[in-house]
This record gives sequence, C-alpha cells and structure tokens, in this order.
Amino acid sequence: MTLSPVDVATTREVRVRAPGKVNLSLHVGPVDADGYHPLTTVFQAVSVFEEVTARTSDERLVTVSGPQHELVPTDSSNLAMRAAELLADAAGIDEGVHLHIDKGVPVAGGMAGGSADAAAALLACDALWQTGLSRADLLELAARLGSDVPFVLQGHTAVGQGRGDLLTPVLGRGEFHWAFAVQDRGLSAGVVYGALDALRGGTSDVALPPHVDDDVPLLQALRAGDARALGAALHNDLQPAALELDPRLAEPLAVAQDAGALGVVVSGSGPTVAALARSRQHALVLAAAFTASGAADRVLTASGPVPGARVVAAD
Ligand SMILES: C[C@](O)(CO)[C@H](O)COP(=O)(O)OP(=O)(O)OC[C@H]1O[C@@H](n2ccc(N)nc2=O)[C@H](O)[C@@H]1O
Ligand SMILES: Nc1ncnc2c1ncn2[C@@H]1O[C@H](COP(=O)(O)OP(=O)(O)OP(=O)(O)O)[C@@H](O)[C@H]1O
Repeated sequence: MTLSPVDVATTREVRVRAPGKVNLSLHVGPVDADGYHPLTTVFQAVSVFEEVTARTSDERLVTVSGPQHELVPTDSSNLAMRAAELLADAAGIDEGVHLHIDKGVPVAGGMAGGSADAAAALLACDALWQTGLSRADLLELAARLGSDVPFVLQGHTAVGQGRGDLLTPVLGRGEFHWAFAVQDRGLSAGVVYGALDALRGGTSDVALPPHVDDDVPLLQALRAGDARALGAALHNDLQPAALELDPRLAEPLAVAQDAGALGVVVSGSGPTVAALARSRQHALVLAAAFTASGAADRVLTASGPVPGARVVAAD
C-alpha cells in the first residue's frame, strides 16, 4: 500500500507487517576484533509475520501480544522502541509514539523476530512522522539496529555479506513450503557464535566465508525453483554450535528426515528447526510429525519467499 502525502499528514496510526526468515545457507568466517563474524548467507523471508502498530501518543511506550509475548521486554531495550528512537534522532523528531507488537515469529528462535519488529517499527514511524528519509537511509538505520534487520526490511530471497547486512537480491522462481519446530526455550545469537568459536578452537585456521557464487547448487536450485535440489543444498555452519548448546535439537532434525523432508536445518542461531516440504500439504504432514513426536513445543507452517516489511493499514 502506498500512502499519498495528504493521507500521511493526517495519519494517527500505521500498521506494518514484517516477515521472519530462514537462512538457506550460512557460512561463518573468523571472529573479528569487534566480536562479529563475516558471513556469506542466503536468506529467505517466510510467511510468519510480526505486526507493529505505531500510534501517536504523548509518551513513548511498547505493548506486546501473541505467543511468547511475556518474553519480550517492554522497556527501552525493546528492538522496536530502539528503532523508533533511532529514527526520531536521525530525523530530528521529538514526538511520543505507542508501539503495539503482535508477535507471530518465535522469540529468540533464530527467525529474526526482534529484527522484524525493528524493521516494522522503522517503516511505521517513518510513515507516521513523515520523516522524508530515503529507503537507503532506512536501510542504513536498520543495519545499526541488528545484522538481520536490513534483510527483513527488504524480504524475498537475498545474499547477505559482511555481518549479514550487505544485501544482494537473488533471482529465483517458485514457492517453497516449510514446517518449523519451535521451542519454548530460546538461544542467543551471540552465545551460539561464541560456541562456534570454541568448537573451532581459535580463529587462526578459520577461512573467510566462500563467495556466494561458489554456492552453485543452492543458487541453481533457487533459479530453477527446484525444492528437491534446495533441500539437498541447505547448510548452516552454526548448527553444530546450536546442537552443542541444546542437544535436544537432534530430535526434530531426525523427525523431519524420517517424515520425508527434502532437507532440514537449524534456522540461523536456532533453536527453531526448519524442514523443507514437497508441497503445502506435505508441510502439514511434517508439522504433524513434529507434534506427534513431542520434539517441538509448537509448530508453524509457512511458505517463502515473501516480501519484506510493508504498510498494511493507516488511519
Ligand atoms: C544468526 C543470524 O540470525 C543469521 O542471519 C544473524 O547473524 C544474527 O543476527 P542478529 O540477531 O540481528 O545479530 P546482532 O544483533 O547484529 O548481533 C548479536 C550478536 O551476534 C553475533 N554476531 C552477529 C552477526 C555476525 N555477523 N556475527 C556475529 O558474531 C555477535 O556476537 C553479536 O553481538
Ligand atoms: N521486539 C522484540 N521482540 C523479540 N525480542 C526482543 C525484542 N526486543 C528485544 N528483544 C530481545 O532480543 C532477544 C532476541 O530475540 P529475537 O526474537 O530477535 O531473536 P532471534 O529471532 O533469534 O533473532 P535472530 O534470528 O535475528 O538472531 C530476546 O531474547 C529478547 O530479550
């Protein structure tokens, strides 16, 4: 939805929807002096959504609803509020705002839920305050909020380099169907990267991540819309570290394989496990297998790619 300037001038409430993501491949290089790792990753945005509503208000406050809402901070550490404050500073805005987050993406699940809130809040407040900032400005602010935030702003399928924030769109066709095994317990991305460093026993032997053009089977699978080839090409360097921290993740990985998933991988830093299905129907079969085995606290099905953060309503 595109808002005309006239609409925006009188707007008091903007609702934005932003997707979660799965990393189809994630190659991690050696830790740098800032504690970050150079990445080559291919992201796909999937149809599991956060909705953030920004309303004009005298104060700045956050409220949260939806699954696991009690795990989300409502103080100034909330990523959506940090996004609103960063945008206000950048645009010289001195306004209050009430951000309401309706969660659909697992919290601390490796699917970029907090990042989606940050991206959605950036877009919603930008429309509410009519900042006049460019899309490039918003992407730059997004990267300052977190490595995954630029991708969930952009959506679709993209290569991420640098910290994951330097994006190049990937041309592809077709729709892919997923089942996700969600856990009540979360994993912190920083802790999982630290566990990978420990498993590697120091950084001297760790190679830089490969150039994305070397990920030929994955890129060919996306270009052809070939789910079977994509399943065989799924890869995550963080998976052994996530498994070391949470050995019970071996169960959903095995359950998905037994139930005929085309491929199965820990999503980002975990603990969500992503299983690629043959069809929408088969995604429901994989989700049922997760539930029946007791290997997931909750299941989700979704398809991808989907667009990034979008305004869905404005009053
Ligand atoms: C695991 C992924 O989700 C894969 O897309 C991301 O790399 C994590 O993205 P994120 O949660 O947005 O991460 P940030 O908020 O930027 O960083 C959290 C922590 O993860 C680690 N981190 C993150 C990105 C990166 N390229 N190298 C890192 O080592 C750092 O310890 C950092 O302090
Ligand atoms: N709006 C928010 N939604 C969710 N978590 C938030 C939010 N703001 C701050 N947090 C904090 O950030 C932590 C990470 O949550 P998040 O859902 O972003 O993890 P994630 O999906 O694993 O992220 P990623 O995949 O980007 O690593 C949570 O434990 C929570 O304390």
